[in-house]
Amino acid sequence: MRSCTGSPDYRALSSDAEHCMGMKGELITKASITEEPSDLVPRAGGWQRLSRDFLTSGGRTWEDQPDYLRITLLNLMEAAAFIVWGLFLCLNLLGVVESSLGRIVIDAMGVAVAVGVLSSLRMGASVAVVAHVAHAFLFAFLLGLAIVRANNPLAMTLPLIYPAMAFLLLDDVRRGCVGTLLMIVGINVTIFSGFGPELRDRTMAFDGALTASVGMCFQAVVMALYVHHRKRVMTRLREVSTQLSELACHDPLTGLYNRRTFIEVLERELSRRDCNERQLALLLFDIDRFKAYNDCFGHPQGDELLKRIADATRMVFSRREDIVFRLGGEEFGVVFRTDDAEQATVMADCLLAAIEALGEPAPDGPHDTITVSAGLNLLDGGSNITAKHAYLRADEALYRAKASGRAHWVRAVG
Ligand SMILES: Nc1nc2c(ncn2[C@@H]2O[C@H](COP(=O)(O)OP(=O)(O)OP(=O)(O)O)[C@@H](O)[C@H]2O)c(=O)[nH]1
Repeated sequence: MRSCTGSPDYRALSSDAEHCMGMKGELITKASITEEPSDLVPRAGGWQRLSRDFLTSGGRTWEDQPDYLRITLLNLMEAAAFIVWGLFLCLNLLGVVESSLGRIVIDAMGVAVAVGVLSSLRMGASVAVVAHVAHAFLFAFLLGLAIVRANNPLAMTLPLIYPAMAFLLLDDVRRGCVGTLLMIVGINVTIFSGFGPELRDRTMAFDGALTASVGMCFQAVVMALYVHHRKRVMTRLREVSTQLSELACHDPLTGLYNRRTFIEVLERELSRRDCNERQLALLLFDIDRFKAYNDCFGHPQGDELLKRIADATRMVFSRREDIVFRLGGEEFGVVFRTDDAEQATVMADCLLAAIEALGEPAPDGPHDTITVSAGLNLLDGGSNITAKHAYLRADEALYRAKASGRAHWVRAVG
């Protein structure tokens, strides 16, 4: 037998905040909201799908991928890098610019790494980070060479996009700064260590190094501001989204889960096998002669009574898996697991006793204090009963309890 006291714990249900029930009983879940109805949205194919995947990084919709802006910018930059690398490669292969086997190999590697980064973005962050690090090394090396030679002005513009990529990829101000700093150090070391061709003109090399370093610092500042602001906006959006989910699934007066959540939770519990093979129970209860109470003491006092009854119910059904709902008006519901029928009946007795023990005066009727009537439905896990039927049977039992004198509970039949 369980104790009739305890503190409520609703954390176990936090995930339910994202799963609610429509007013007419249809399931509304996050997945079903983002689901594309096949008869409304034409099937995307070929280029259409490719461009959507590119912009949303594989997400089905924008909402699916709230981080899509960052990913999209990153993809666009990688695409730009891919084009520039490809252009260099073509120019080198065609002999339009001063060409060498080494440069052709480097440009080919650039193309390959950019393609790798683009495709790895679909495969997961860790692969993308490895590909980016490889790209960064190649980039710093080539950049140093380009600056030293000072014969490749296009390459001089490339360092300006790299801090942006570092910030977008790492999505953190501090790590983005460190990444940019490493790039600047790498480029300067390549330039001044005399790696590659001989340093023909020290002043030119110094100018190149300075231009690249200052440009990258400037870009890093802009990106740091962007990432900082974006993070603040994302945090706020997440907070608002959580608040909206809370509002959608909870009754504002009592803080209990509302009717929208009820059928879905019941459906989920019916389909779930309890690890201890315990039975599922549904208890519906309704305050007796609440209209008279409201008429006598006023609606604000009636609201207070609803809150007190909600608290008392949470005290009785205080285990993590006990779920208490306010189904509307003065009707409440509890979905809970029970070892056997006897334990469920003890819980029902316990609840009715706890509410009577509140000592709220009843304005009329045979009882001095406010009472409730209840319908108890014990659900066999093996049966194929639906949530709606389980609810209807418990409701019939509650109706019988009302009809047979109130202030007691009746067990559902069938
Ligand atoms: N204070 C308050 N009253 C409410 C709220 N929701 C519904 N009610 C009132 O609850 C009362 C329900 O009355 P009835 O459905 O006649 O039920 P009852 O008087 O409890 O009678 P029985 O259920 O047959 O015992 C109505 O007077 C509603 O106005 C609420 O949120 N706050």
